[in-house]
Amino acid sequence: MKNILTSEQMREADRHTIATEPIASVDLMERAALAFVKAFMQLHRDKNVSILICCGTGNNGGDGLAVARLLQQHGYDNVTVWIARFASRQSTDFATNLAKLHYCPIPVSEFFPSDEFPAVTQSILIDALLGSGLNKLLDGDWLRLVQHLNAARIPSIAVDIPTGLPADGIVPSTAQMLYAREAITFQRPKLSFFFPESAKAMDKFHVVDIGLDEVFIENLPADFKLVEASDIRGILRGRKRFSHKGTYGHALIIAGNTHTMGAALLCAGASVYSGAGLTTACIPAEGLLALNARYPEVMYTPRETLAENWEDADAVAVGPGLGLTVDLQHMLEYPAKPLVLDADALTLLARNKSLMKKLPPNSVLTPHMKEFDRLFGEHSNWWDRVNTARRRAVQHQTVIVLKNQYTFMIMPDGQVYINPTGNPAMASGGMGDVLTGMLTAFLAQGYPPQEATILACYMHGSAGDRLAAEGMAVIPATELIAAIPVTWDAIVQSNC
Ligand SMILES: NC(=O)C1=CN([C@@H]2O[C@H](COP(=O)(O)OP(=O)(O)OC[C@H]3O[C@@H](n4cnc5c(N)ncnc54)[C@H](OP(=O)(O)O)[C@@H]3O)[C@@H](O)[C@H]2O)[C@@H](O)CC1
Ligand SMILES: Nc1ncnc2c1ncn2[C@@H]1O[C@H](COP(=O)(O)OP(=O)(O)O)[C@@H](O)[C@H]1O
Ligand SMILES: [K+]
Repeated sequence: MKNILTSEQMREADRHTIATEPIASVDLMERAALAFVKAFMQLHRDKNVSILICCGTGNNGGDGLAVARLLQQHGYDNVTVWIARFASRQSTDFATNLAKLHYCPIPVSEFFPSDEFPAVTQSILIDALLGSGLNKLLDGDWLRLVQHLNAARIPSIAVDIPTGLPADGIVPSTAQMLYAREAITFQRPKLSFFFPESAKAMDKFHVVDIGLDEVFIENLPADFKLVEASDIRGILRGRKRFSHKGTYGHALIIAGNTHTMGAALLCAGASVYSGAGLTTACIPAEGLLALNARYPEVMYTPRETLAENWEDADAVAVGPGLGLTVDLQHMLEYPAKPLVLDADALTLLARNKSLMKKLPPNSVLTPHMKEFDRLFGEHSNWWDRVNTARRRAVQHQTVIVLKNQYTFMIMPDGQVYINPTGNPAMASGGMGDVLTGMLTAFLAQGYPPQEATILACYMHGSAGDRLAAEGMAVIPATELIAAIPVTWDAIVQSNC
């Protein structure tokens, strides 16, 4: 896991490193600029490309000036610098780097409030206007400049953060940003990079190490942690010698309806491929033929005999394609089992919120954004949504899996884990049903809910990434199921 820091914590890590390494702050800026330049050179190998570097007068701008000098030293001979002199203050390290730039053959233009901006004639823009110091929405001259640069429609590479995107907190829907093709960010991704609102600010981000004190960073109290492959290898257990199907638990999937039987099949199939020793699908009888044809490994039970099967189950999923006519309240009166509630079960919960009190502790809810808002109220931004999820997870002692490109996994203690795997090729119907089947299988195998959740989300996205890397621009949910076992093996075998 890696701590994701607030901008205030990042400044603390910055101050701590300066004081204890020790290193002068201008030298830390140099290190950050060099890390940026190395990453930039990987992205843009053509040294003849014309580059415009736009700098503010804070430390982000200071980084930009150092980047200009270093790029020139690395053979990029066509660099131009613009300085936005819209603020009365300039940082000390900015001033030091400006003085150093005077010895380089780099043209520098300065722009003051109300100045006209010339046409952008360069091919690449480096955005060093504002970074983590952003403290209000862009307006006035800043906004004018950002609009002018956006209108140039050349690829922009942001230093640390695209100008106008807050590092954390609410990203207002009215916020305007300097659109970056890529952001090269220092030490840690910023929290807002994981919110869908950041799509307005950038396509991609790369994280570069600038040598801040990692031990200090990891000891800071952080509400948000980013999951890594090594965490998954730490959690995953191998299949044991002399084990048999009884070793790996029994998953019960309560799902499916006339027009949505596929959801039940996908969920049950994902359970089989995720290693549950036995999987039983509790579906309407009309789905039996399809179930046997598609996944003969899965057993069937009619809704009428649910109670007996519930007794035998080690974990239960309720919801995919279920419809809204089942009696969820009645099911919640059966003995407590590790439980996953998804799709229609979440809608039933939203219709009768008093059922939240009946959920066994550590039940896992897997809403996408709309299901979440139906359950817990409308939200106009992801910062608020994630914070509501934290409060509700603590209040109801549940795990909430708030699904998206980066899925937020919120634990009953309020800790949030961010899943880094997955890609837009997975944005197709049935993907959530697969996740529910995977989660249930891991619960059935005895993984505690927190581990089962992290494992399922990571492996789900990782299977999608694997298929995308093999050339699948769109991934049907059935293909993802088939890729689970090899993804599992690849995670176990990999050492990265
Ligand atoms: N570990 C680290 O953290 C390291 C960080 N480094 C670099 O430092 C960057 C942060 O630098 P920074 O703190 O000087 O702030 P920056 O983003 O340049 O803004 C400058 C000033 O602009 C102002 N301002 C804000 N919003 C505004 C708005 N909407 N419209 C107009 N003005 C606005 C505000 O001034 P104020 O309004 O408070 O007077 C703010 O202070 C960081 O992103 C990274 O690139 C590395 O060098 C080394 C390691
Ligand atoms: N762009 C994306 N990047 C990564 N994962 C995605 C993306 N789009 C969808 N997914 C994943 O696919 C699943 C979709 O869930 P859901 O919306 O419930 O699907 P469905 O209801 O069709 O089964 C989630 O786990 C989500 O994280
Ligand atoms: K920037």
